[in-house]
Amino acid sequence: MNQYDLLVVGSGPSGRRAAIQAAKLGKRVLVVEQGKRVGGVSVHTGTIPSKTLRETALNLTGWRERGFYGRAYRVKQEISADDLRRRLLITLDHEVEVLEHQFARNRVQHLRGKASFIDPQTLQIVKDDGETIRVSGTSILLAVGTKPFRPDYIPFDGKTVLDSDELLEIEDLPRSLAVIGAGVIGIEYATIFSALDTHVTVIDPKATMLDFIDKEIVEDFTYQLRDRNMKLHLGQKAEKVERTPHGKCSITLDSGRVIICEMVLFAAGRMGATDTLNLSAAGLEADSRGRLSVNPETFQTSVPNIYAAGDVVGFPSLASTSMEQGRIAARVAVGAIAKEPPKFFPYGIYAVPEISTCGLTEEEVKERGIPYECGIARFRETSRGHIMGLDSGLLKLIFSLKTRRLLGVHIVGEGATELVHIGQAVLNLKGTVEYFVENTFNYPTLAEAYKIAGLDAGNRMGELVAKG
Ligand SMILES: Cc1cc2nc3c(=O)[nH]c(=O)nc-3n(C[C@H](O)[C@H](O)[C@H](O)COP(=O)(O)OP(=O)(O)OC[C@H]3O[C@@H](n4cnc5c(N)ncnc54)[C@H](O)[C@@H]3O)c2cc1C
Ligand SMILES: NC(=O)c1ccc[n+]([C@@H]2O[C@H](COP(=O)([O-])OP(=O)(O)OC[C@H]3O[C@@H](n4cnc5c(N)ncnc54)[C@H](O)[C@@H]3O)[C@@H](O)[C@H]2O)c1
Repeated sequence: MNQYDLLVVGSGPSGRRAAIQAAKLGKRVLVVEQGKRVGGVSVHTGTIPSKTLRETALNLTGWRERGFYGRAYRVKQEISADDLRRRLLITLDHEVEVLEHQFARNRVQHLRGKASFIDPQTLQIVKDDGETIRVSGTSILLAVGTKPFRPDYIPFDGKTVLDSDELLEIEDLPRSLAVIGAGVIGIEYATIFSALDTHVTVIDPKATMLDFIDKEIVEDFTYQLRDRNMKLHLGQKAEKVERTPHGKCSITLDSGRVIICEMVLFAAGRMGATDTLNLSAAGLEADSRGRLSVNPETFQTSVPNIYAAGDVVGFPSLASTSMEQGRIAARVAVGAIAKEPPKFFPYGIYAVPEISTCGLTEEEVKERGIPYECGIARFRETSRGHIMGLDSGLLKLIFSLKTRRLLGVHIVGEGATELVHIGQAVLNLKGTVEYFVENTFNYPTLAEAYKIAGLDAGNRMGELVAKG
């Protein structure tokens, strides 16, 4: 019987969450995945590989200990691409195993093959051996994600000029790397390779980077990158990328400058993976970047029984938000109640150092004309920071002067992506500066920075109220 309640195309974060949610509600679910193993971009080429690579690089270089033992300190003197890959393969195997077990115990069926539309309720699936089958679904969820943007003028060769998928397969670590695109992917990999002592140059046509992050945090971050000799060519376009006769790469910028390096990573955005779905047979159309538009509350496309979730619907394109979108889409699709997610979600950039943020930036607060006060804590002011040998790290809290409520939390430094959740909870529970001033925090912890920042803002807010 090839009839299902829900057909899910793609087994990344949104597809897997949707499938399990529908199965928990007693529905018959089939996940179609074209990749060799389930897990999607998140498990095989995106989130998990890049974060595992980061962790391995930080461990093998002894990065976290350098505050004590100096910049030359290394746990392993010669680090190879194989050293980095070994841990990656173990982590990926584990992720896939957990996911396959989740599917099995929830009776979610999965099939390997490439799906495309025959009509709004029917998919054709082409298996690896060429066999074609047809399946029908009362509802269909497109959770197909994205693939790297690969323009024709970049001479990709999979060895010296690469996209972010290919970077995971390199045989040798480059001594010099140029990263084209200072988005999240470009910056994460640029800083990971810089931690491995690769000489890194970042190029982006925009004069600023990570514009959705609070400016003060980006300034602190940029200072740290320049301090360790990373070259940032912002506001400059890479016009030509060529391989030199000596096995290197040459990048000509529109300013006339030429950069010579061993390897180029092109990371200038991603395209929705919708080109082979035969969308027109379902009455759907993607935009110029291959993305689908949906109702942001239900994740329904313009065709009522077809849903889309995850990166294929665009911003914020995170594994974390994709999971939630998938879950909501599945609930709506099978007629269950689906509550809107809380307003504030965190954004974590796993660069070296980490950045994490939740709520409004200072720039957004100003734009909205909200009277505000900021509290700042530096990790080097905390006892935990002393113990860990941290000489950098910054936590910034923004409060409304009128309501005293927390409006935003912005962190750069060790543990930022974990620490941010304290701020997220206070934000979504509508907490005020008093939460930080009156509560006791474990000591010594980096979380104590919340207390310090809360007191910092609270002192000035107290004075302002007294004057008023
Ligand atoms: C380098 C990198 C680092 C990242 N780091 C983070 C991070 O630290 N934190 C974070 O939250 N997010 C991160 N992301 C983003 C995160 O990976 C994505 O938001 C997430 O994977 C999107 O999930 P998705 O459900 O849209 O599906 P995806 O994970 O994109 O998977 C889609 C799946 O659909 C399959 N598919 C596509 N078309 C078809 C078809 N026609 N038939 C069958 N199967 C098909 C694909 O093979 C793929 O397996 C990162 C992304 C990249 C590239
Ligand atoms: N930690 C995380 O949560 C995480 C990590 C990695 C990726 N992601 C997600 O993956 C998505 C894709 O990331 P991304 O970094 O590829 O894309 P992006 O859109 O965030 O950044 C692309 C960058 O490339 C630049 N650019 C655009 N065209 C260019 C060109 N022709 N030449 C040179 N530079 C150009 C842009 O100015 C921009 O700075 C993001 O939306 C992000 O949310 C998330």
